[in-house]
Amino acid sequence: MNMILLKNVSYLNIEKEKIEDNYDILIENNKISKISSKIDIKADKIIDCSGKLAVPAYTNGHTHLGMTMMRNLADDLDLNTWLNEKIWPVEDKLTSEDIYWASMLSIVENIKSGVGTVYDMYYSMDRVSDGIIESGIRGVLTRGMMDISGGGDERIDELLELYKNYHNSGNGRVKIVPAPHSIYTCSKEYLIKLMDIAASFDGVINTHLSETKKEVEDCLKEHSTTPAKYLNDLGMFDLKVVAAHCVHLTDEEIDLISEKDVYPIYNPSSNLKLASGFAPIDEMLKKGIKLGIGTDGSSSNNNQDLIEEMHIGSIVNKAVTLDATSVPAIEILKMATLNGGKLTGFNNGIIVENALADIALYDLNALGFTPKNNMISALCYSTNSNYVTDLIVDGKVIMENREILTVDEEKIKYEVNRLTEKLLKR
Ligand SMILES: CSC[C@H]1O[C@@H](n2cnc3c(O)ncnc32)[C@H](O)[C@@H]1O
Ligand SMILES: [Zn+2]
Repeated sequence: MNMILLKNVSYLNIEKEKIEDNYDILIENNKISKISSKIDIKADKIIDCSGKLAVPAYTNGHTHLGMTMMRNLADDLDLNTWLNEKIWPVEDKLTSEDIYWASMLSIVENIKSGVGTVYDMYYSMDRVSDGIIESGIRGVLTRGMMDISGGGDERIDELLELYKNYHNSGNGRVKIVPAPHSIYTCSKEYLIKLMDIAASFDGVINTHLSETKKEVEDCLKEHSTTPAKYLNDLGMFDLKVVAAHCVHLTDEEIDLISEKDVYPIYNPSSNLKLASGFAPIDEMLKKGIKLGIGTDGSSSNNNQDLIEEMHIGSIVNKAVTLDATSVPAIEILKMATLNGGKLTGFNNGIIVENALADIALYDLNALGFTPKNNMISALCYSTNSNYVTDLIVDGKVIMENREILTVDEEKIKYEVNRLTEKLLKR
């Protein structure tokens, strides 16, 4: 049995919304087995956590890991121009090795911002699964599906193969979920097929929803209803749904979502940068909707820094609602931790006995934690990714003093630079 003992820990108790001081935390295999004021045991590794703050490793609730090669390649464009004129033509040329290395780079960025779980939608997900397994983090890997320009059936064959080969692989760290890309890239028949497949997997489905005004207007023209209602009418909301963006929801749709097992994912940077708009976060929280938070891909953000996302997501919301009390730090932290565990179905996002041992450590000596007035505020408003020193996922230390132990960061940067040059000449 592998045992890690964290000594003298201050940790974020997300359920009680407070910092607990002076505890020892014992990790046995991949779980937190004991939290107590003093644990004396011969562990394989003892980490002195005085001067550190432990938080549940974060969940990046929506990203496209494989998009890093298109970082800073197509900026200052709205979603439709960005996708149709810039991104999709480049994606047509991506090889699965490109996607592997681009994903590895994103994984490194995620690890460095304290993320232990990613919810990723892309393709070549067999190679992305390999990368997740090698890196030591967790991934809900969702194969993005479309049929409007053909190839829908081949993608289904690939999805079924992916599920057979990778679902619950990497000691249970990888889950495979179907992801109809959106209502504007999938026909009604295809959406229904994918819902049936999702029901035969774990009953979970992932999609982009109500991201732009155009999506809503086109849906009204084509289906005489709004996007969330359209999907609900098809029966999608009888599944567990993880829905990225949810920017342009009507009040009626917010009520509908609050009654269903739907997790909207807040992607503030991407929504701001692509001029998509601003999601009604305050209204959704008031209706008790469980939200996640995500970076989206590195071509629309343009990074994978979830801590920056938490900061922006909170403060911008206050300006948009003209209400400084809206979306306080603790709510943003819940999106990245507690709700992350709920929306992925991993028993993580919380530091309690029996939860999975997924923990990030921050350096409390860093400037942003000084003075120590309110550590919950500090996590959202005054700290950044550079303050995350260590990351434990599944009971294994995968980053120590900011050095990633599982994969070779320099080699990954080298490969991404080399392959991007080749890609742009193709
Ligand atoms: C078929 S895999 C996923 C697909 O989604 C594209 N994508 C990236 N960001 C967004 C976004 O904000 N809205 C819609 N689609 C997006 C990505 O380029 C892939 O083609
Ligand atoms: Zn997306």
